[in-house]
Amino acid sequence: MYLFLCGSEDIHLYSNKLFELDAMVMKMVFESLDLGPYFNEYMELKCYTLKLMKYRVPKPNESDLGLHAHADSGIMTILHQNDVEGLEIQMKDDKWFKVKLSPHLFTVMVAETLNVWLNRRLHVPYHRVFIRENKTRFSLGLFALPKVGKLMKTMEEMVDEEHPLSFKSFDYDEFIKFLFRGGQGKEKYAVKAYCSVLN
Ligand SMILES: O=C(O)CCC(=O)C(=O)O
Ligand SMILES: [Fe+2]
Repeated sequence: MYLFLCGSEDIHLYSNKLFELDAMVMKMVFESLDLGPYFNEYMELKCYTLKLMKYRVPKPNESDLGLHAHADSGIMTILHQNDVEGLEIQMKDDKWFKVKLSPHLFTVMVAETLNVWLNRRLHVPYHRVFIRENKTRFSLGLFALPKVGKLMKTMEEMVDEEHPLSFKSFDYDEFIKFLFRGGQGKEKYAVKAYCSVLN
């Protein structure tokens, strides 16, 4: 499959497939943690941004780092690179994994707010992009984000003696403003800097 989105109908069909994938993975995550009954309620807290990203070839005096290492702040991200590779993801053992180029491959990553809901049950991967080919790189991302005005809080079912509450409840828009003000500082995860119960 080669990805050619020609008009609004293509984009509609394609983004519907991505929404289905997002829902499928969310369902798997919720069911694996015995949270199946809450799936619909939590899907209702989400909205989506579909983004096409363009990375130009670095000039000879520029770094080949196209996007610095970061964790996404929303709920879940689905990425697809079509023609030029470059995405790297940091695994739990800190090793960087280069995502292979394949028209059939979609990378699904947990973002920080999902891990607030789940009281840190999942790994939120750092990821980055290198541009090592002499070609402009395009990637497509579906970003599942919290809806405006909804309070983000840890699910009670995820808190027990073994997993004490890690985060205070927060408003996502205020969290984003905090990020823009540089509030994360040197903390690896922004939610830890923003709403850890230890702060
Ligand atoms: O272009 C990519 O493959 C990664 C993009 C990304 O991580 C982001 O926009 O948050
Ligand atoms: Fe990202």
